Amino acid sequence: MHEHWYPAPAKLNLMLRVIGQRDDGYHLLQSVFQFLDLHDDLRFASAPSGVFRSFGGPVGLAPEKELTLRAARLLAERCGVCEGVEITLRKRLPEGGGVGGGSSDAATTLLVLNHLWNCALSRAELISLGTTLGADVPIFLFGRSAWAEGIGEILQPMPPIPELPYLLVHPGVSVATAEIFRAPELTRQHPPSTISAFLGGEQENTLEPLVRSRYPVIAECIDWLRAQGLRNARLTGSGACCFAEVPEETANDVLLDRLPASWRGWLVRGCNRHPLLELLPEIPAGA
Ligand SMILES: C[C@@](CO)(OP(=O)(O)O)[C@H](O)COP(=O)(O)OP(=O)(O)OC[C@H]1O[C@@H](n2ccc(N)nc2=O)[C@H](O)[C@@H]1O
Ligand SMILES: Nc1ncnc2c1ncn2[C@@H]1O[C@H](COP(=O)(O)OP(=O)(O)O)[C@@H](O)[C@H]1O
Repeated sequence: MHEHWYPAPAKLNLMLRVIGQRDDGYHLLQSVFQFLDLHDDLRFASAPSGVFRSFGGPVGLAPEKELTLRAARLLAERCGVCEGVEITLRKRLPEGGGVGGGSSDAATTLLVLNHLWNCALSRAELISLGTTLGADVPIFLFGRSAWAEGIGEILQPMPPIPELPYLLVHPGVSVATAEIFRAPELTRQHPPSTISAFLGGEQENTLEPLVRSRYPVIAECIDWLRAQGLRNARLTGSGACCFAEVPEETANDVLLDRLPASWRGWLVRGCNRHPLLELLPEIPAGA
C-alpha cells in the first residue's frame, strides 16, 4: 500500500454560469469542466483500525476539516472497513484557487481507497458519497470532461474538446467561495446556456464581474493576460486563478518570466481524461 503516488489533477471551469438557487441556498450552475496536467500527489499507507492521519495538507487546517481524511472516514463508515489509513500529500495546486485542489484530493482518496479496501462501490455510488464533501468533488469522480448542472453533480460527458495549452496564474489572493455566492449583488438568474453555445464560443464565467470588483488584483490579472495578447483570458470557478490560451509550439516560458513577482504561474494543458482512469482497474458506472 506504500509505494505508489496517485495523482489528483486540477480542473478548469471553461465556462460557468449561475442560473438559479436551491431552497437550501446552494446555487444552480452550468459549467464545462476540463482537467489539467497539473496535479497534487497522494500516497496511502495502511494503519490500525480507527487511525486516520494526513501529512502535507494545508498548514493549520484542523484534521476534521482536511478533505482527504473526511473522504477516507466517509468511505470506511459507508463500507464497514475496519482499517485506518495514513495519507501523505504532495501539494502543488494553490489552495482556494478555483482549480479544485482539495476536492480533487478527496476524489483521489475515494477512488484509490475504494480499490485498496475492495469496497467495490460503483462510480455513481462514489459520486453520491463525494457530493456530501463538496460541490466540486463529483467531477473528479466522474473522470472525464463534462457538462455540469445542478450544483455541479449532474454530469454528462462533453463531446471531445481541444486539449489546449494554457497559462494559469494565481495572483496571490485567496477567494472565499461562500462569500462570493452570498453576495447580494451576485446575478443569480442568467438564462440557461447549452453545450452547442459553449462550442460556438459562449464561454464566460458569470462570477467574474463580482470577483473582479471585490478583488482588484484579480481584475488586474485578467487584464494582464489580455495585455500579453493571449486569447480568452478568464476566471476559473470563483477564483483566484485566471487562465488564458497560449499559442502552441511557441517559447511560452517568457510569459512566466514577465509575471509580477507576487503572482505564481504555470504552463499547463487541458486533459479530457482523469489520470487515474489509466492507473486503476475499471469501475462499473452503476445506476
Ligand atoms: C465555484 C466552483 C465551480 O466549480 O468552484 P471553486 O471556485 O470552488 O473551485 C464550485 O461550484 C464550488 O465547489 P466547492 O469549492 O466544492 O464548494 P463547496 O465547498 O461545496 O461550497 C462552498 C460554499 O459555496 C456556496 N456554493 C457552492 C457551490 C454552489 N453550487 N452553490 C453555492 O452556493 C455555498 O455557500 C457553500 O457553502
Ligand atoms: N487536502 C486539501 N487541500 C486543499 N484544501 C483543502 C484540503 N482539505 C481541505 N481544504 C480546504 O478546502 C478549501 C478549498 O480548497 P480548494 O479545493 O483547493 O479550492 P477551490 O475550491 O477554490 O478550488 C481550502 O480553503 C482548504 O481550507
